[in-house]
Amino acid sequence: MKQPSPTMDASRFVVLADFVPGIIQEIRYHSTYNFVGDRIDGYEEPCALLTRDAARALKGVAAEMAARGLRLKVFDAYRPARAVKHFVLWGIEDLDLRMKPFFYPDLEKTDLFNLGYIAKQSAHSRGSTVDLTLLDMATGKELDMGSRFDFFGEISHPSYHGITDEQFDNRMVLRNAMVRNGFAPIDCEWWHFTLEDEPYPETYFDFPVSARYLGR
Ligand SMILES: C[C@@H](N)C(=O)N[C@H](C)C(=O)O
Ligand SMILES: [Zn+2]
Repeated sequence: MKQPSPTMDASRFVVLADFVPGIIQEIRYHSTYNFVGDRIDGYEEPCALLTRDAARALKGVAAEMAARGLRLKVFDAYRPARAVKHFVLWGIEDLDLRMKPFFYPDLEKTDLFNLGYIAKQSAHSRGSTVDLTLLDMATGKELDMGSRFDFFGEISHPSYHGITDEQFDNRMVLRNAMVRNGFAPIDCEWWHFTLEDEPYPETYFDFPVSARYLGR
């Protein structure tokens, strides 16, 4: 049988919802409510896929959070290389500023890449990176993190102190649990984490975001 090329080989990936029961998903790049304003290339289904290792680590985070009455809510996980290409092409389209008021009101599109908010080759494509927040099971609402997911600006830096103590503490609850379970944060986005011991540190995958592709 013909083997898939390395970047199309999803054999060590899982459907996150199968692995972490109760996880909430709002896959923004499958919808039009994202900084581009369109569904992003490669997002065939509104589901989160991750490597088995990353999903296992995230299960540990979910268990810790459940004990505090919180659930994980995932916005993005594995991101195909073709989706990153879509972002890059959008980035050079000067006239398309439809979503600027909502996601990058104070920045130029080129800044989004130069300042590290959007990668031209993303860790997400290696399959062990996730964008997420926390949801309070009692209220059904997201914890207030001081800025919305994919709001590009200083206010989204995890170390930013111009937010309330409660907002800052909420970021730290998420960040500390992720770090305890083996994930590394980045400096400019409170929601973005990569498994430190990721199984594919050099491979950028390009199969679609689709449970069906994984045989489900
Ligand atoms: C675009 C945003 N959600 C994100 O994931 N940014 C990082 C830097 C990335 O593109 O890898
Ligand atoms: Zn991310």
